[in-house]
Amino acid sequence: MITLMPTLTLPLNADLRVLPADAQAYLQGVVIATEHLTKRYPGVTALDGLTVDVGDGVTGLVGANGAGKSTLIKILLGLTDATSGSARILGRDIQDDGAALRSRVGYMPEHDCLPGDVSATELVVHLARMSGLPSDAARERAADTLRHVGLYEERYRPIGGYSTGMKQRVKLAQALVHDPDVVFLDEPTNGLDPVGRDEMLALVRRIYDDFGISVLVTSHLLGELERICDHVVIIDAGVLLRSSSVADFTRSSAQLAVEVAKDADAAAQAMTSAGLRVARDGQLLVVGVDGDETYDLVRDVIADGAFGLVRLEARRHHISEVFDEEAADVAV
Ligand SMILES: Nc1ncnc2c1ncn2[C@@H]1O[C@H](COP(=O)(O)OP(=O)(O)OP(=O)(O)O)[C@@H](O)[C@H]1O
Repeated sequence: MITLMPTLTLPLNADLRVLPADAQAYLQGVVIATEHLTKRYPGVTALDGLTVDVGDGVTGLVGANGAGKSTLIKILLGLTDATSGSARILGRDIQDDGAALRSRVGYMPEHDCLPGDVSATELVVHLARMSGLPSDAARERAADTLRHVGLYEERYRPIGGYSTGMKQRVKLAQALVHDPDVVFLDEPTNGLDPVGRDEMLALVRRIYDDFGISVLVTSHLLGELERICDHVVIIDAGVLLRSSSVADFTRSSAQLAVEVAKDADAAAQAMTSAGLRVARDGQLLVVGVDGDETYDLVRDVIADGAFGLVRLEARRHHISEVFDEEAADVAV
Protein backbone atom coordinates (compact mmCIF):
# COMPACT_ATOMS: atom_id res chain seq x y z
CA MET A 1 0.00 0.00 0.00
CA ILE A 2 1.12 3.56 -0.61
CA THR A 3 -0.18 6.71 0.97
CA LEU A 4 -0.72 9.53 -1.47
CA MET A 5 -2.20 12.52 0.25
CA PRO A 6 -3.11 12.59 3.95
CA THR A 7 -6.39 10.73 3.51
CA LEU A 8 -5.91 8.69 0.38
CA THR A 9 -4.55 5.15 0.45
CA LEU A 10 -4.27 2.95 -2.63
CA PRO A 11 -3.14 -0.56 -3.48
CA LEU A 12 0.22 -0.46 -5.28
CA ASN A 13 -1.10 -1.95 -8.51
CA ALA A 14 -4.35 0.01 -8.56
CA ASP A 15 -5.87 0.48 -12.01
CA LEU A 16 -5.49 4.20 -12.72
CA ARG A 17 -8.56 4.26 -14.93
CA VAL A 18 -10.90 3.45 -12.04
CA LEU A 19 -9.33 5.83 -9.51
CA PRO A 20 -10.93 9.19 -8.76
CA ALA A 21 -9.57 11.85 -11.11
CA ASP A 22 -7.98 13.60 -8.13
CA ALA A 23 -5.94 10.54 -7.22
CA GLN A 24 -4.87 9.92 -10.81
CA ALA A 25 -3.56 13.44 -11.08
CA TYR A 26 -1.47 13.09 -7.93
CA LEU A 27 -0.11 9.73 -9.03
CA GLN A 28 0.92 11.10 -12.38
CA GLY A 29 2.28 14.34 -10.90
CA VAL A 30 0.05 16.53 -13.06
CA VAL A 31 -1.15 19.58 -11.16
CA ILE A 32 -2.70 21.55 -14.03
CA ALA A 33 -3.80 20.20 -17.42
CA THR A 34 -5.35 22.31 -20.17
CA GLU A 35 -6.82 21.00 -23.43
CA HIS A 36 -7.34 23.20 -26.46
CA LEU A 37 -8.00 26.13 -24.15
CA THR A 38 -9.08 29.18 -26.14
CA LYS A 39 -10.12 32.65 -25.01
CA ARG A 40 -11.32 35.25 -27.49
CA TYR A 41 -11.96 38.85 -26.59
CA PRO A 42 -13.45 41.11 -29.24
CA GLY A 43 -10.65 41.51 -31.77
CA VAL A 44 -8.08 39.55 -29.73
CA THR A 45 -7.42 35.86 -29.27
CA ALA A 46 -5.72 35.82 -25.87
CA LEU A 47 -5.34 32.01 -25.74
CA ASP A 48 -5.36 29.94 -28.89
CA GLY A 49 -5.93 26.20 -28.36
CA LEU A 50 -3.48 25.87 -25.48
CA THR A 51 -2.82 22.26 -24.47
CA VAL A 52 -0.24 21.86 -21.74
CA ASP A 53 0.43 19.88 -18.56
CA VAL A 54 2.01 21.48 -15.52
CA GLY A 55 3.56 19.13 -12.98
CA ASP A 56 4.52 19.23 -9.34
CA GLY A 57 7.17 21.76 -8.25
CA VAL A 58 7.83 25.32 -9.44
CA THR A 59 6.75 26.05 -13.01
CA GLY A 60 7.46 29.29 -14.79
CA LEU A 61 4.89 30.59 -17.26
CA VAL A 62 6.83 32.92 -19.54
CA GLY A 63 5.71 35.19 -22.33
CA ALA A 64 5.93 38.78 -23.50
CA ASN A 65 3.38 41.33 -22.34
CA GLY A 66 0.03 40.35 -23.83
CA ALA A 67 1.06 36.70 -24.43
CA GLY A 68 -1.93 35.42 -22.45
CA LYS A 69 -0.39 34.55 -19.06
CA SER A 70 -2.89 36.41 -16.89
CA THR A 71 -5.76 35.19 -19.04
CA LEU A 72 -4.73 31.58 -18.42
CA ILE A 73 -4.56 32.14 -14.67
CA LYS A 74 -7.92 33.92 -14.63
CA ILE A 75 -9.55 31.03 -16.50
CA LEU A 76 -8.00 28.50 -14.12
CA LEU A 77 -9.33 30.49 -11.18
CA GLY A 78 -12.81 30.75 -12.66
CA LEU A 79 -12.56 34.55 -12.86
CA THR A 80 -13.32 34.44 -16.57
CA ASP A 81 -14.71 31.68 -18.79
CA ALA A 82 -12.81 30.07 -21.65
CA THR A 83 -14.39 30.45 -25.07
CA SER A 84 -13.69 26.75 -25.68
CA GLY A 85 -11.51 23.94 -24.38
CA SER A 86 -11.16 22.60 -20.86
CA ALA A 87 -8.80 22.59 -17.90
CA ARG A 88 -8.25 20.51 -14.79
CA ILE A 89 -6.47 21.40 -11.58
CA LEU A 90 -5.42 18.55 -9.27
CA GLY A 91 -7.44 16.30 -11.51
CA ARG A 92 -10.68 18.27 -11.11
CA ASP A 93 -12.47 20.02 -13.92
CA ILE A 94 -12.46 23.78 -13.33
CA GLN A 95 -16.05 24.12 -14.56
CA ASP A 96 -17.56 21.25 -12.57
CA ASP A 97 -15.48 21.57 -9.40
CA GLY A 98 -14.67 25.28 -9.31
CA ALA A 99 -16.02 25.86 -5.82
CA ALA A 100 -14.16 22.90 -4.30
CA LEU A 101 -10.97 23.90 -6.09
CA ARG A 102 -10.97 27.43 -4.74
CA SER A 103 -10.11 26.21 -1.23
CA ARG A 104 -7.07 24.38 -2.63
CA VAL A 105 -5.69 27.15 -4.80
CA GLY A 106 -3.96 30.41 -3.83
CA TYR A 107 -3.64 33.47 -6.07
CA MET A 108 -1.31 36.44 -6.02
CA PRO A 109 -2.68 38.96 -8.55
CA GLU A 110 -0.41 41.07 -10.71
CA HIS A 111 -1.76 44.51 -9.94
CA ASP A 112 -1.86 46.44 -6.70
CA CYS A 113 -5.21 45.58 -5.16
CA LEU A 114 -4.56 46.05 -1.43
CA PRO A 115 -6.63 48.34 0.81
CA GLY A 116 -4.38 51.11 2.13
CA ASP A 117 -6.08 51.69 5.46
CA VAL A 118 -5.72 48.30 7.14
CA SER A 119 -2.60 46.54 8.37
CA ALA A 120 -1.13 43.43 6.74
CA THR A 121 -2.12 41.43 9.82
CA GLU A 122 -5.75 42.61 9.69
CA LEU A 123 -6.01 41.86 5.97
CA VAL A 124 -4.39 38.43 6.04
CA VAL A 125 -6.34 37.34 9.16
CA HIS A 126 -9.55 38.51 7.48
CA LEU A 127 -8.81 36.51 4.32
CA ALA A 128 -7.85 33.46 6.39
CA ARG A 129 -11.22 33.75 8.18
CA MET A 130 -12.98 34.04 4.81
CA SER A 131 -11.31 30.84 3.70
CA GLY A 132 -12.97 29.09 6.62
CA LEU A 133 -10.35 29.05 9.38
CA PRO A 134 -11.57 29.63 12.96
CA SER A 135 -10.45 32.89 14.57
CA ASP A 136 -7.47 31.57 16.59
CA ALA A 137 -6.18 29.40 13.73
CA ALA A 138 -6.55 32.33 11.31
CA ARG A 139 -4.44 34.57 13.58
CA GLU A 140 -1.81 31.90 13.99
CA ARG A 141 -1.64 31.09 10.26
CA ALA A 142 -1.53 34.80 9.35
CA ALA A 143 1.37 35.42 11.75
CA ASP A 144 3.28 32.40 10.42
CA THR A 145 2.69 33.35 6.80
CA LEU A 146 3.66 36.99 7.27
CA ARG A 147 6.83 35.87 9.05
CA HIS A 148 7.56 33.50 6.18
CA VAL A 149 7.37 36.33 3.64
CA GLY A 150 9.62 38.52 5.79
CA LEU A 151 7.16 41.01 7.28
CA TYR A 152 7.78 41.53 10.99
CA GLU A 153 6.88 44.62 13.07
CA GLU A 154 5.69 46.42 9.92
CA ARG A 155 2.78 44.02 9.70
CA TYR A 156 0.85 46.14 12.22
CA ARG A 157 1.16 49.34 10.14
CA PRO A 158 -1.39 50.41 7.49
CA ILE A 159 -0.55 48.91 4.09
CA GLY A 160 -0.91 52.36 2.46
CA GLY A 161 2.54 53.29 3.81
CA TYR A 162 4.28 50.16 2.52
CA SER A 163 6.95 50.02 -0.19
CA THR A 164 6.23 48.07 -3.40
CA GLY A 165 8.30 45.16 -2.09
CA MET A 166 6.32 45.02 1.17
CA LYS A 167 3.03 45.12 -0.75
CA GLN A 168 4.18 42.24 -2.95
CA ARG A 169 4.94 40.27 0.23
CA VAL A 170 1.46 40.93 1.62
CA LYS A 171 -0.05 39.71 -1.66
CA LEU A 172 2.09 36.59 -1.41
CA ALA A 173 1.10 35.99 2.23
CA GLN A 174 -2.63 36.18 1.47
CA ALA A 175 -2.14 33.63 -1.34
CA LEU A 176 -0.60 31.16 1.12
CA VAL A 177 -2.53 31.72 4.33
CA HIS A 178 -5.14 29.00 3.76
CA ASP A 179 -2.44 26.39 3.05
CA PRO A 180 -3.36 25.66 -0.58
CA ASP A 181 -2.00 22.77 -2.69
CA VAL A 182 -1.10 25.04 -5.59
CA VAL A 183 -0.53 28.80 -5.95
CA PHE A 184 -0.67 31.04 -9.00
CA LEU A 185 1.71 33.99 -8.74
CA ASP A 186 1.18 36.61 -11.43
CA GLU A 187 4.39 38.62 -12.00
CA PRO A 188 5.51 38.61 -8.33
CA THR A 189 8.70 40.52 -9.14
CA ASN A 190 6.87 43.39 -10.85
CA GLY A 191 8.17 46.79 -9.77
CA LEU A 192 10.95 45.41 -7.57
CA ASP A 193 14.59 46.50 -7.64
CA PRO A 194 17.27 43.83 -8.27
CA VAL A 195 17.71 42.99 -4.58
CA GLY A 196 13.94 42.84 -4.07
CA ARG A 197 13.64 40.59 -7.13
CA ASP A 198 16.22 38.15 -5.79
CA GLU A 199 14.50 38.05 -2.40
CA MET A 200 11.08 37.47 -3.96
CA LEU A 201 12.40 34.73 -6.24
CA ALA A 202 13.99 32.98 -3.25
CA LEU A 203 10.68 33.19 -1.39
CA VAL A 204 8.84 31.70 -4.37
CA ARG A 205 11.25 28.76 -4.51
CA ARG A 206 10.78 28.15 -0.76
CA ILE A 207 7.00 27.85 -1.18
CA TYR A 208 7.61 24.47 -2.76
CA ASP A 209 10.79 23.48 -0.94
CA ASP A 210 9.49 24.28 2.56
CA PHE A 211 5.76 23.62 2.24
CA GLY A 212 5.39 21.33 -0.79
CA ILE A 213 2.94 23.77 -2.41
CA SER A 214 3.19 23.64 -6.20
CA VAL A 215 3.73 27.00 -7.86
CA LEU A 216 2.80 28.43 -11.25
CA VAL A 217 4.65 31.75 -11.50
CA THR A 218 4.50 34.15 -14.44
CA SER A 219 7.08 36.56 -15.74
CA HIS A 220 8.03 38.17 -19.02
CA LEU A 221 11.66 37.56 -18.05
CA LEU A 222 12.80 34.04 -18.85
CA GLY A 223 16.20 34.68 -17.29
CA GLU A 224 14.84 35.30 -13.82
CA LEU A 225 12.47 32.33 -13.79
CA GLU A 226 14.98 29.74 -14.94
CA ARG A 227 16.92 30.29 -11.72
CA ILE A 228 14.11 29.02 -9.52
CA CYS A 229 11.93 26.83 -11.74
CA ASP A 230 11.89 23.08 -12.30
CA HIS A 231 9.93 23.50 -15.50
CA VAL A 232 9.13 26.32 -17.92
CA VAL A 233 6.14 26.85 -20.20
CA ILE A 234 6.63 29.51 -22.87
CA ILE A 235 3.66 31.04 -24.65
CA ASP A 236 3.40 33.66 -27.34
CA ALA A 237 0.18 35.27 -28.58
CA GLY A 238 -1.77 32.58 -26.71
CA VAL A 239 0.08 29.70 -28.40
CA LEU A 240 2.38 27.21 -26.67
CA LEU A 241 5.95 27.64 -27.90
CA ARG A 242 7.64 25.20 -25.58
CA SER A 243 7.11 23.28 -22.35
CA SER A 244 9.99 21.37 -20.79
CA SER A 245 12.01 20.91 -17.66
CA VAL A 246 14.81 23.42 -17.15
CA ALA A 247 17.31 20.54 -17.36
CA ASP A 248 15.92 19.33 -20.72
CA PHE A 249 15.86 22.83 -22.07
CA THR A 250 19.58 23.27 -21.63
CA ARG A 251 20.74 19.66 -22.09
CA SER A 252 20.81 20.00 -25.86
CA SER A 253 22.96 23.08 -25.48
CA ALA A 254 25.73 21.47 -23.43
CA GLN A 255 29.18 22.50 -24.56
CA LEU A 256 32.79 21.86 -23.62
CA ALA A 257 35.16 24.77 -23.26
CA VAL A 258 38.63 23.51 -24.18
CA GLU A 259 41.91 25.37 -23.72
CA VAL A 260 45.03 23.95 -25.34
CA ALA A 261 48.67 24.90 -24.71
CA LYS A 262 49.53 25.60 -28.38
CA ASP A 263 48.23 25.71 -31.96
CA ALA A 264 44.59 26.37 -31.08
CA ASP A 265 43.71 26.87 -34.77
CA ALA A 266 45.23 23.54 -35.73
CA ALA A 267 43.49 21.88 -32.79
CA ALA A 268 40.16 23.33 -33.94
CA GLN A 269 40.77 22.02 -37.44
CA ALA A 270 41.70 18.57 -36.17
CA MET A 271 38.53 18.47 -34.04
CA THR A 272 36.38 19.51 -37.00
CA SER A 273 38.00 16.79 -39.13
CA ALA A 274 37.14 14.31 -36.36
CA GLY A 275 33.48 15.28 -36.75
CA LEU A 276 33.17 17.63 -33.77
CA ARG A 277 31.26 20.94 -33.83
CA VAL A 278 33.84 23.56 -32.85
CA ALA A 279 33.71 27.35 -32.47
CA ARG A 280 36.33 29.80 -31.20
CA ASP A 281 35.66 31.98 -28.17
CA GLY A 282 38.86 34.00 -27.78
CA GLN A 283 41.54 31.54 -26.71
CA LEU A 284 38.96 28.84 -25.98
CA LEU A 285 37.63 26.16 -28.31
CA VAL A 286 33.94 25.62 -27.67
CA VAL A 287 32.87 22.10 -28.62
CA GLY A 288 29.22 20.99 -28.90
CA VAL A 289 28.50 17.89 -26.81
CA ASP A 290 26.58 15.21 -28.73
CA GLY A 291 27.00 12.47 -26.15
CA ASP A 292 29.69 10.83 -24.00
CA GLU A 293 31.76 10.06 -27.10
CA THR A 294 32.45 13.80 -27.52
CA TYR A 295 34.67 13.72 -24.42
CA ASP A 296 36.66 10.75 -25.79
CA LEU A 297 37.07 12.38 -29.19
CA VAL A 298 38.30 15.66 -27.72
CA ARG A 299 40.81 13.80 -25.54
CA ASP A 300 42.08 11.71 -28.49
CA VAL A 301 42.44 14.67 -30.86
CA ILE A 302 44.42 16.65 -28.30
CA ALA A 303 46.65 13.70 -27.44
CA ASP A 304 47.25 12.72 -31.09
CA GLY A 305 48.16 16.29 -32.10
CA ALA A 306 50.17 16.91 -28.89
CA PHE A 307 48.31 20.21 -28.43
CA GLY A 308 48.57 20.03 -24.63
CA LEU A 309 45.36 20.16 -22.65
CA VAL A 310 45.26 23.11 -20.25
CA ARG A 311 41.57 23.17 -19.32
CA LEU A 312 38.40 21.24 -20.18
CA GLU A 313 35.18 22.57 -18.71
CA ALA A 314 31.49 21.74 -19.18
CA ARG A 315 29.31 24.70 -20.06
CA ARG A 316 25.57 25.10 -20.26
CA HIS A 317 23.64 27.90 -21.90
CA HIS A 318 21.01 29.77 -19.96
CA ILE A 319 17.51 28.98 -21.18
CA SER A 320 17.12 32.54 -22.38
CA GLU A 321 20.13 32.12 -24.72
CA VAL A 322 18.79 28.80 -26.06
CA PHE A 323 15.37 30.30 -26.54
CA ASP A 324 16.74 33.40 -28.27
CA GLU A 325 18.58 31.10 -30.69
CA GLU A 326 15.48 28.97 -31.30
CA ALA A 327 13.34 32.08 -31.81
CA ALA A 328 15.94 33.39 -34.27
CA ASP A 329 15.81 30.06 -36.15
CA VAL A 330 12.04 30.31 -36.35
CA ALA A 331 12.25 33.88 -37.64
CA VAL A 332 14.72 32.95 -40.41
N1 LIG B 1 -10.78 41.91 -20.49
C1 LIG B 1 -10.16 41.98 -21.67
N2 LIG B 1 -10.79 42.49 -22.74
C2 LIG B 1 -10.19 42.55 -23.95
N3 LIG B 1 -8.93 42.11 -24.18
C3 LIG B 1 -8.25 41.60 -23.14
C4 LIG B 1 -8.83 41.51 -21.84
N4 LIG B 1 -7.90 40.94 -21.01
C5 LIG B 1 -6.81 40.70 -21.76
N5 LIG B 1 -7.02 41.10 -23.03
C6 LIG B 1 -6.06 40.96 -24.15
O1 LIG B 1 -5.68 39.61 -24.23
C7 LIG B 1 -4.29 39.50 -24.54
C8 LIG B 1 -3.60 38.70 -23.45
O2 LIG B 1 -3.61 39.48 -22.24
P1 LIG B 1 -3.01 38.94 -20.87
O3 LIG B 1 -3.27 40.00 -19.84
O4 LIG B 1 -3.48 37.58 -20.62
O5 LIG B 1 -1.44 38.89 -21.22
P2 LIG B 1 -0.21 38.71 -20.26
O6 LIG B 1 0.68 37.71 -20.90
O7 LIG B 1 -0.65 38.44 -18.88
O8 LIG B 1 0.50 40.10 -20.34
P3 LIG B 1 0.67 41.23 -19.21
O9 LIG B 1 1.79 40.78 -18.37
O10 LIG B 1 0.96 42.46 -20.00
O11 LIG B 1 -0.65 41.29 -18.47
C9 LIG B 1 -3.78 40.91 -24.67
O12 LIG B 1 -3.79 41.26 -26.04
C10 LIG B 1 -4.78 41.73 -23.90
O13 LIG B 1 -4.87 43.04 -24.42
